[in-house]
Amino acid sequence: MIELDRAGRTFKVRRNVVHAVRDLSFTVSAGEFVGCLGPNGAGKSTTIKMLCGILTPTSGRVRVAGLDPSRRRTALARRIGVVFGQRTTLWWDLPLADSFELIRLLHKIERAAFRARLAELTDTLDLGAFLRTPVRQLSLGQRMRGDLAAALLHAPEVLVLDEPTIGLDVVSKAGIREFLLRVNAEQGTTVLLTTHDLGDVERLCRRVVLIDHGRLAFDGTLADLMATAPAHEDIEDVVTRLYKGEAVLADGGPAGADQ
Ligand SMILES: Nc1ncnc2c1ncn2[C@@H]1O[C@H](COP(=O)(O)OP(=O)(O)OP(=O)(O)O)[C@@H](O)[C@H]1O
Repeated sequence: MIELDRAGRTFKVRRNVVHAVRDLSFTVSAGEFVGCLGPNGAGKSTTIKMLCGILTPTSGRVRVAGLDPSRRRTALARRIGVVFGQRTTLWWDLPLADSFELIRLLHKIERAAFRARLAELTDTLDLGAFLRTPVRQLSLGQRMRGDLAAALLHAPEVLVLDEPTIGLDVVSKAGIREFLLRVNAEQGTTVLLTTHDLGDVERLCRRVVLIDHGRLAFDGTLADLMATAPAHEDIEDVVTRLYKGEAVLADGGPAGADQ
């Protein structure tokens, strides 16, 4: 469902070239729920932007649902849902319900199917009380639930989430995690999630890919990742050592090597 084959993305900053992502290869199969980890500046958001077609790779190949994201943005928009936790995709001054109606028109969702889907999302995300509230008046947790509903209204096969639980309280986080598990389990939606919240990873992701300095530093199950560490270490200890380049990788090399 998601394929990166030696994907790379550089940015020119004055006279320098920043290698945000280099030679990144991994695939995500249909129905998987994969967590994408990496320290600040590792290249996670750049990767997600390449998957959504917002950025074109400067090398290698990216495919989502068989499509080249940057060339087939319109076709891809029907197959993918995207949430950027730090930025809303909703219309700031419009009530949530009006944003949803605009999304219906953009995706040309048939009215009856839209009504059924919206009723289901309103119920599972508990949106009923603030459907008529302008987005700018929503709390962060309410807005995030609205963004999730917006990303899923057209029933996409793939959901890409960039820090969807950032800034949320424990109860809101738990609600969103439970919702994401249901979407993945009941509808078979493929999910790729980036997060700095290791609780998200522990509760949601069977598999983890770790990006460091734009490269793949680990790809395996969460159990494999934990198996690289002494038994007394928890996920925070393991990931801290990986981010510091101290841990041993699945392929036997030190993290951050070959920079
Ligand atoms: N538009 C841009 N122009 C120049 N450099 C950029 C641009 N976007 C990202 N970068 C650089 O690319 C690298 C990767 O950034 P990216 O935002 O992908 O990291 P990230 O893993 O998402 O980080 P964080 O966890 O802090 O959100 C960083 O060094 C960043 O400064």
